[in-house]
Amino acid sequence: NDGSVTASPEDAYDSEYLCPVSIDGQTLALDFDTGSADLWVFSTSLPSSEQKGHTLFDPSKSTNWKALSGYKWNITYGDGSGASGTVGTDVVTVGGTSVSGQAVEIATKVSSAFVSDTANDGLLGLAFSSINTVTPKAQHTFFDTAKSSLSSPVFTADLKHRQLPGTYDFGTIDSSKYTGTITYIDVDTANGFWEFTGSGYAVGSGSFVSSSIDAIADTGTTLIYVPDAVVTAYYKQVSGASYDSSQGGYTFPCSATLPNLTLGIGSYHAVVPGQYINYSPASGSKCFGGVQSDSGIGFSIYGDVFLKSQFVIFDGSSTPRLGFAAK
Ligand SMILES: Cc1cc(CN)n(C)n1
Repeated sequence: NDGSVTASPEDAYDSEYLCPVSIDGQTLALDFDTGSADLWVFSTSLPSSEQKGHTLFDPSKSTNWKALSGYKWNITYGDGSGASGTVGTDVVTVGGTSVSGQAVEIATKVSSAFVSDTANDGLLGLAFSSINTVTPKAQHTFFDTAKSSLSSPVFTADLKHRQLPGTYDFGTIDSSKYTGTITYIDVDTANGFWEFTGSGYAVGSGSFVSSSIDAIADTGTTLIYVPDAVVTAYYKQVSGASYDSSQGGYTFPCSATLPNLTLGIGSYHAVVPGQYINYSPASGSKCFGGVQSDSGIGFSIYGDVFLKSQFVIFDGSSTPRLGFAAK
């Protein structure tokens, strides 16, 4: 049973996108994250100091809840945030797609970043189930659980720029949501991510530089993190741009005109509009860039600043692949 769900930007800068998910009739706003594989929720089992402002899942009010005795989970994300807790299964519905027996991870501890992010009631992981953190047995993602009931084993992301709702679709590729053709690229699932090799980049109207970029498509990461060669070439074209260690990244005068960034996916040139790269005010009249260095991460991350410029197909067939199209 295919489904479609609204992805609403959490704030004025599209720092994350939240989607309504019903767990046995209790609806929470979850951050769909193609960079992780745990479905976890704020719950009544959290200390009251950590519950404030969030919608809580209460398993005691769910008739379909089945606790998994002795099962635990513990996750840390690339930004240092994290959470942990216990596990059960329940009926989970996303748009028109409903599955039973879905592992739902109940938070008994969450880090301060989650406590203060009051619009966010948890995450729904859409990476590969191989990186699910539940012990003693890893659990399936919602997509893996739903896959066999979908018309096609795919989901798509159509995220929007600045305050517009987008959609995640499960089971179908809606041809009204993109223009031109879809370019597919192979995915290496060894690390559990939607990981692929980009073919290069161009800055503004500059010539395309062919270079292999090991990257993941990650809806749960806000910005684009790419090799220093790309970052340097990009901000060289932005007058007044510089690396500001106090801000932890490149900033520039908010009045600057930002060039587009083209990222190669095979022979397809995906264009990120310059305006998308003026991410948010930093301090004073300086703004923070949506393109930053991937140094220390181990791979590049094509996060929301990139993904919202494209229509993206996450194809979970026996040979997983990613599809990209303009829109
Ligand atoms: C909560 C969260 C999720 C992600 C991306 N996978 N990050 C960087 N932080």
